[in-house]
Amino acid sequence: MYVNTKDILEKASKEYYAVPAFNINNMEFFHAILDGALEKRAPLIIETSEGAIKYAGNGDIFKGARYFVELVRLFADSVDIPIALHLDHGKHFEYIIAAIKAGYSSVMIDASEKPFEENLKETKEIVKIAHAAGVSVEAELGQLAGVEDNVVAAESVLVDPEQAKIFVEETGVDFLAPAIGTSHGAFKFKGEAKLDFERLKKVKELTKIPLVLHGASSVLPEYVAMAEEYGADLGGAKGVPEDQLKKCVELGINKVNTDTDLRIAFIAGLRKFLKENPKEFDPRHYLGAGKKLVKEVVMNRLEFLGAAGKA
Ligand SMILES: O=C(COP(=O)(O)O)N(O)CCCCOP(=O)(O)O
Ligand SMILES: [Ca+2]
Ligand code: NA
Ligand SMILES: [Zn+2]
Repeated sequence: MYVNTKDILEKASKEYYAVPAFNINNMEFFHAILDGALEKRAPLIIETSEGAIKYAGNGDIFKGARYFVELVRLFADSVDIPIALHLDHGKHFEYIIAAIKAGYSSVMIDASEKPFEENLKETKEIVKIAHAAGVSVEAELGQLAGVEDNVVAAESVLVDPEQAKIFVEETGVDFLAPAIGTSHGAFKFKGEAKLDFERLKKVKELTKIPLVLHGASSVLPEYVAMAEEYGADLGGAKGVPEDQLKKCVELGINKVNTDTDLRIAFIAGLRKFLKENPKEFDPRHYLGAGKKLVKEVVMNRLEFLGAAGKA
């Protein structure tokens, strides 16, 4: 059934497990993720970036938002696991409104690159609009290093737990993404992964709401190796080790944004298939090879984050 993201996350927050939020840009990734969640009897959060909406709508953001709502609801309304659709990294008002208008379960207003007062003001405005439409809201405090919306932040700016308390009280936001040292993409750390667990613990104690970890892909070595064996160049790729993710869940993370791990699994399966099947040109077969590995990664992540069996 199609649900509000807040319902999935409040249950996870109470019971201290996490639900991965999987990004999609097309139908194939959605099918692979859905199959994995059904097999694991897990709640499912599907999320799309602004870029995904533009891509699916072939340039028209209202069509793109509607495409994803129709695609997800078509299946969500006929299965017995809870499924929510979330706008990831909403930075532009028109995308946030398009998502609310189309029927998304929740939206992220990401004004975390702006000064605190501005982030607070913008988030408050979106919470007012979204709540009036029965849509829940995610916001972010602090900055992830690396490229985000082509803002290359050299260093992460970590969340200030005292600010987080004020922010949540003043905005009424439903779930919060505190920056604790992760970054998007496949090249997260130069040396060892370093997350600020102390900071995370304080944010949970002070805000007591569901928390979101961005940049949470683990960049699984076996899939990186397979992709490279068949011609990919992913040298230096490094993600968040799964034991550190588990620690984040113990400290109160309830939504774990996962995009890169699915992209790497898909390209590994696709490259292998193309190399081994030079005569094949049916898209259902070669895209199907990518889908198969995406489903594997989805099932593994649902299992170790504790979402399996929680539907
Ligand atoms: O936090 C995450 C996932 O981080 P990950 O890279 O560790 O999977 N996300 O929020 C996913 C970011 C998706 C970016 O989409 P575009 O390329 O369309 O802008
Ligand atoms: Ca941000
Ligand atoms: Na998000
Ligand atoms: Zn993110």
